[in-house]
Amino acid sequence: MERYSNMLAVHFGAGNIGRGFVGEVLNNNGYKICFVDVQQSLIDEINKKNSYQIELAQEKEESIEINDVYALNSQENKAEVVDTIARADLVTVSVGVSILPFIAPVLAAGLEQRVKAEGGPLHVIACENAVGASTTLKQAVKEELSESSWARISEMTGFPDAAVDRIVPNQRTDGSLDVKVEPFFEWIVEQQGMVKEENLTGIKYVKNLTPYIERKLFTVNTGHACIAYLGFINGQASVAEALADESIRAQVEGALNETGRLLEEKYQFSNEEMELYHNKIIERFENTHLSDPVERVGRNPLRKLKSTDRLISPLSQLHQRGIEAPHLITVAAAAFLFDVQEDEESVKLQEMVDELGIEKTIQQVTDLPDELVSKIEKEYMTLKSR
Ligand SMILES: NC(=O)c1ccc[n+]([C@@H]2O[C@H](COP(=O)([O-])OP(=O)(O)OC[C@H]3O[C@@H](n4cnc5c(N)ncnc54)[C@H](O)[C@@H]3O)[C@@H](O)[C@H]2O)c1
Ligand SMILES: O=P(O)(O)OC[C@@H](O)[C@@H](O)[C@H](O)[C@H](O)CO
Repeated sequence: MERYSNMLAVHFGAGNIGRGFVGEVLNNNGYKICFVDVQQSLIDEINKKNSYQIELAQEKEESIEINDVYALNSQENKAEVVDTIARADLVTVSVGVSILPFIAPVLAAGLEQRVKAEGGPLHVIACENAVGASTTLKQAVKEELSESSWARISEMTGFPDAAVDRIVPNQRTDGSLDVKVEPFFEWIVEQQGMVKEENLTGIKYVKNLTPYIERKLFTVNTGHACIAYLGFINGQASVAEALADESIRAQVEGALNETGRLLEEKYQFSNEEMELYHNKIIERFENTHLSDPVERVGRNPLRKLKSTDRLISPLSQLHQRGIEAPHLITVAAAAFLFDVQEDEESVKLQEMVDELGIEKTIQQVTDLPDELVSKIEKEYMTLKSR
């Protein structure tokens, strides 16, 4: 494929995964990228340089140059963002699942203009750590539009769900656009929901995404959460440092065995396949060329403790099958002790614990049955008194 064709991608969220992964795949497939963000200093820097480097966190030095990028502010340059969506060839998103409703209005306006201008079919792909993020965004866009507008737009616009996997820690704070990332990456898109032929190098297209997104979320992200929350209460700063602690490693392996059992039962992944997957993940977490603070990995504990997310979803699915998951109980309990002043959700969680007490907080946040709430509460008390 010719490297710089006239294809244009709009990507919402020029943060870690936006620049450190999505940007690489899009650029590699010949797309010019319009990053849409809300941080003006980041937008200015992208427009000053129009390029940045992705550095691979590995023994051998290796960098990839990303070119042909520019940026717009989704609030300050709304009209331009709308125009750009109207003529784009692809829209991708990585802003965080709770931000999706906030980008829906500008996206809806862009899609409306596109239909008026008789633009062609378009895919909008949300690359967030959640089951069905593109579908969530689709619903939020639909709510912004009249029935007749949505009828026309939905014929032309596909919101295929996706799973993205690459560890991209927070980056330098000196204004540099460069990003250090692990070499591993995986991007999977569900064919159902696509409205045109599209086959990007670096993306795997599958009929049914559910086994893949659940495997990613309930292994990579469950394991990560386990390290972050237990590491945080032990005073360890980074993922690699926490994982070097034998007791934490044993907890991670225990939690992964529990979610592994669920995934094998639900999706018939073989025991050998899951073992290979687990070993690869542990190796990725141990990468000493990356420094990933436990505060980033544990961020937004209210989101991570939701019934649909990486801890409570597998715990309750195992419970429904009559299977005990003591390691997941311990990680969930540790998450209620995540107390980071810079993290709004952590502050809110600690306020809830102060106001309601731990039992009611666990009930409200996780929506779990009483039996599991009691187990998490008991474990919370043990961890707190250590
Ligand atoms: N970092 C990783 O390792 C990784 C890997 C896979 C998936 N993810 C997922 O990707 C998403 C983003 O994570 P991240 O680590 O890149 O976070 P990040 O905070 O580095 O990036 C998010 C970006 O979105 C921007 N943003 C916020 N509100 C916006 C708005 N209204 N319009 C446009 N842009 C807006 C922020 O300014 C920021 O630049 C999350 O859902 C995360 O779970 C992250
Ligand atoms: O992005 P979050 O907050 O959902 O989860 C934190 C990390 O586990 C996550 O960003 C991983 O680094 C990533 O999912 C790896 O693909």
